[in-house]
Amino acid sequence: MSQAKRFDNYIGGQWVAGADYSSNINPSDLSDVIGEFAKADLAQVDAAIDAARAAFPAWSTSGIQARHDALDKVGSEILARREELGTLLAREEGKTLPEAIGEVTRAGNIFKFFAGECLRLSGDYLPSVRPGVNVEVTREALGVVGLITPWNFPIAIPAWKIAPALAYGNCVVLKPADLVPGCAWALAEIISRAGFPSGVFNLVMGSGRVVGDALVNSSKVDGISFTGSVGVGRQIAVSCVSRQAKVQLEMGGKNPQIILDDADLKQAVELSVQSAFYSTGQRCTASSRFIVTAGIHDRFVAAMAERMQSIKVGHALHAGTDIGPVVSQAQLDQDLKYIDIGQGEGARLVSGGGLVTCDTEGYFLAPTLFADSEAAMRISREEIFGPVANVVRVADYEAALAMANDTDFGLSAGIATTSLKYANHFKRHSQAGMVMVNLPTAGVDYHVPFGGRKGSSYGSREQGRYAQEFYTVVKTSYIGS
Ligand SMILES: NC(=O)C1=CN([C@@H]2O[C@H](COP(=O)(O)OP(=O)(O)OC[C@H]3O[C@@H](n4cnc5c(N)ncnc54)[C@H](OP(=O)(O)O)[C@@H]3O)[C@@H](O)[C@H]2O)C=CC1
Ligand SMILES: O=C(O)CCC(=O)C(=O)O
Repeated sequence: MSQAKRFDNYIGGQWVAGADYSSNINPSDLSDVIGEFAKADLAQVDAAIDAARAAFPAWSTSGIQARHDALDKVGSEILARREELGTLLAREEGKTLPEAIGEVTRAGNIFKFFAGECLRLSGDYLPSVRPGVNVEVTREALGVVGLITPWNFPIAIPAWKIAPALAYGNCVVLKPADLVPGCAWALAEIISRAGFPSGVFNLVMGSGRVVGDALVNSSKVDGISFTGSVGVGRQIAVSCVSRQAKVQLEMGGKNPQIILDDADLKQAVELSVQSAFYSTGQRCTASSRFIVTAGIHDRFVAAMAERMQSIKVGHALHAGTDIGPVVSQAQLDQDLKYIDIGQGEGARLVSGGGLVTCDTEGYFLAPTLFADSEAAMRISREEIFGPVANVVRVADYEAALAMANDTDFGLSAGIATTSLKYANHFKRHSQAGMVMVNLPTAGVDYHVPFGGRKGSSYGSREQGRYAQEFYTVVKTSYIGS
């Protein structure tokens, strides 16, 4: 019998024991059990949705000062506890401690940002085409929203869904990924003390197939915001559209990083290492394909190989670690499978390719780079979601742009160049939702829109002021005399 502490669901303002519990394990040290986390059953999911529905009429018409103060309080506590929460995040997900503290800081800032947004929600007041009539266009809360989040940003992604949802007057049922419930639980605990009325925020932990599916298919849930895999996202979209619920999906990427002949080589290598390997490559914005023009190709590959020798893979909490472990055995199997696929397809292994032995037993994988790859290979086309990248040689900028856009995805895309002409052209002609010039493809601000095109995203943008598109509905009122 495990002695690890138990963490319960939060439903209608009460901590509620789970129907079952599962262990949360540290991927840097498989002997380290972080805790036993509740798994909700269908009755508990339904109770959470009912609690949210009951709280909605009062919350959606509540004063904006109270909403502002509660969100601001959550943000302040997250920021004050960033080291402690960052340690928990690094322990459960495997990001290095500096990366984890950065993510916690982002989460705190997001709550502060949306505290301010409560006070800035605006509408339009227009004359009607009919004399003596005026028109008001206002925004109202959507209703009860189900938020389904992935394991790779265990506090920032819940934060960037919860904060706008609450700011605009919605009630929330959060289902975090079963692999990383610790940060979501810690966030729920902070929210539970911040002054929100009972039922406004609810946490139900457990698997996607049970808890997630119940949320998606409940006729009492008005909208679903999801981040995760393309396969699950598309199933969710079908279910939501068929019952006319609003849906917002953030899914995968196969983000290109172009390196042109005129790029600053040192800068190009550094931003490529960050794009592909930091956070163990487990970011939907990570780049796993470098498209490199012929004049710099060989120097780029050689410089990458040399730079990769100094990347230290290790325990996420140990000083000096650059890249922590892969999050789980399943993800490690996927990464190793793609390394095999790359070799089978005839790409040349330049660096990495196998497991790394550390002091503790964990899922440690060497950052891996292939060269001499082709655009048609599976390693060039499919999302791997690990520290595995490849280089494709092209003749010139035009070929690079065409190859960058030749993908089912369209989340982020980067270019390394000293040419203003090419940078501007790429900004305009890239088919990605986010474009980076001389910056890594990953690592975004918290106050501007986040999202992609094609298979990467569906529905309106997340984050920044644009978040209101999903979390509000528009009302047009005609006022006669
Ligand atoms: N774009 C991104 O940011 C992310 C992309 N991915 C991609 O997805 C791959 C697989 O990762 P994985 O974690 O399995 O991603 P999933 O899409 O399976 O999981 C994302 C979230 O959806 C939940 N979920 C799973 N199935 C359902 C369902 N039928 N109905 C409702 N909710 C569901 C999960 O729950 P639970 O896990 O608890 O069962 C989790 O909370 C990765 O290798 C990567 O390629 C993964 C994470 C983030
Ligand atoms: O790159 C970032 O900062 C955000 C990445 C992200 O949201 C994701 O990987 O899901």
